[in-house]
Amino acid sequence: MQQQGDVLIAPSILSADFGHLADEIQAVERGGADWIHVDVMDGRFVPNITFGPALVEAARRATELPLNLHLMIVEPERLIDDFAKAGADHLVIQAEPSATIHLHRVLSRIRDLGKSAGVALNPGSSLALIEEVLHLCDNIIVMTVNPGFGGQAFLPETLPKLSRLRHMCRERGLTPRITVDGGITTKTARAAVEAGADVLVAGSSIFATKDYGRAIRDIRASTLVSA
Ligand SMILES: O=C(CO)[C@@H](O)[C@H](O)COP(=O)(O)O
Repeated sequence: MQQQGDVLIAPSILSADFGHLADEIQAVERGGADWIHVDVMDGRFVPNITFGPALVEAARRATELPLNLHLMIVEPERLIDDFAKAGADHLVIQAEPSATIHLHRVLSRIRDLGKSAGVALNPGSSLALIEEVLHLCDNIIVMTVNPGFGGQAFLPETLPKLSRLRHMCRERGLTPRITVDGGITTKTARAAVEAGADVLVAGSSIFATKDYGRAIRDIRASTLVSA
């Protein structure tokens, strides 16, 4: 059972107004965000193209909150040093071999850079992909939509994988953050937390509202079990 404050909320700036990015980041920070989630897309691993290191540098100047970078890119090894230098705190790479052949090496490199290392799993990807690198992960993102776009519907079939991941970590005495990403709203957050998530990435359910602080509070409150 979650207590108030246990769950971290990471607004995804993919749904922010790019014309006023610094203001948007500062508004969610004032609203109680714990991390800022930055979706890096290269038009290859996913169909969409978003942010590069220059934008991460700008985000870094706007906030002191941890920047959680989700690299939905092919060959992240080419860019992790640049993103680390730009001010990322967490670097999360995709676990699928179509992203990198060298999962173990890249995660180790991220830790050598002094950053928090993580992997993300697409809805169609098995936990088997990360079994051998679990000990190198500070953060694991279980994608609850297919990556590439904000505003998609939560896929409930991802919940059993989330529970199995939580169980696998517990069995091995590992305590990475377990993040869910995609379709998180006041209606879906609780099921994700009950299945084992402790970080909730939310884009449209925060940035499409007028009061970001209220949206963040409502999502957090929706995860609590009422007496
Ligand atoms: O990585 C992604 C999409 O690929 C997410 O981080 C989205 O940005 C989440 O947006 P919502 O589903 O919450 O609108």
